[in-house]
Amino acid sequence: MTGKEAQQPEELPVVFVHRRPSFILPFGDHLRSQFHVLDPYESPEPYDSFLARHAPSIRALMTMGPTLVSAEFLDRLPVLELIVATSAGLDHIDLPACRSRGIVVTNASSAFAEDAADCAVGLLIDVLRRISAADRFVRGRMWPVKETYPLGFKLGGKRVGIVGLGSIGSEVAKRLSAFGCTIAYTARNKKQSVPIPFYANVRDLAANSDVLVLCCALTKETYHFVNKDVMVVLGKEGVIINVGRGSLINEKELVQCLVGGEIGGAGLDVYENEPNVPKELFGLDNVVLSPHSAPATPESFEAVLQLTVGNLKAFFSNKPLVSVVSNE
Ligand SMILES: O=CC(=O)O
Repeated sequence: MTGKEAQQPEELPVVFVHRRPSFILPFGDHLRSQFHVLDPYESPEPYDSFLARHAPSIRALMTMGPTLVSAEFLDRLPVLELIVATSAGLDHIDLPACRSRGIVVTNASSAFAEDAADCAVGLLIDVLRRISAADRFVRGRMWPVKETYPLGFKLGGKRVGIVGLGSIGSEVAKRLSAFGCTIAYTARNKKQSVPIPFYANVRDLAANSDVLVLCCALTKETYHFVNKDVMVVLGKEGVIINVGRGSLINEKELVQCLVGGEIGGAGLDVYENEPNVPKELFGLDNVVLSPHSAPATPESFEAVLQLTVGNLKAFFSNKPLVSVVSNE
């Protein structure tokens, strides 16, 4: 045994695990071997007194999935310096409150990027080539009855507009270029080092694309920024893929546009009111639905574990963090 392994949990750096009661910590053992993990749902003590008793020692917090980190919650942690998020999106965290307190936030989008991008591409191919609908056709014994199945659309040659060229969007771009698509993007800022055509806003991007792939953060600026106007300019054969957040799209208008044939199809992993999905979508064969599972693989969870532990270790040894989010 090394000296380190012999340390008692109380001697290890304290990490508070912030989670919903039903959200089980998938990598607890690994975390416990290196940190003194405080998980209020593992203690018989009531949540509030557990939190109040430990608050003076909580400098680092790990927030699991979409567990809300509100300004009120942050007020209960007066010495908090670091929030390590296990998610790519940070819309559940009050970033302005963190900023005003000087609390640093890290995310996990680089760990999820490849799997989320694979899923985005999978949804797109599925919508264009009607794979899920074809599966239903065969299983429903329709093949002997109808003999022919509607044609799909070719992926190669499509003009794909990527909304948000961060780690996930960049992986989508890489994959769809290899399929022979032409790529353009919009983002908060033009990336000087990226040779991909840039549009200053999502409407202009849509007007010049056959497909929009949403991989950006949900913020005040991006809330509902894909609205009916954007969908109409995308066009009747246009396809929207969303692996970002449901509220990037005005979902009511999306449903209207899909039902009314104003756009050609959609592949959705995220929704405005999860786990509720508009029932109008269930009968549409040009829509493919998945349950907010785009980045969920054992491989990406392992990568998240490495990333979060890397951030925590760096913090406690005063080294640069691995995936700090710019919070300006
Ligand atoms: O949606 C998943 C995430 O933000 O990690």
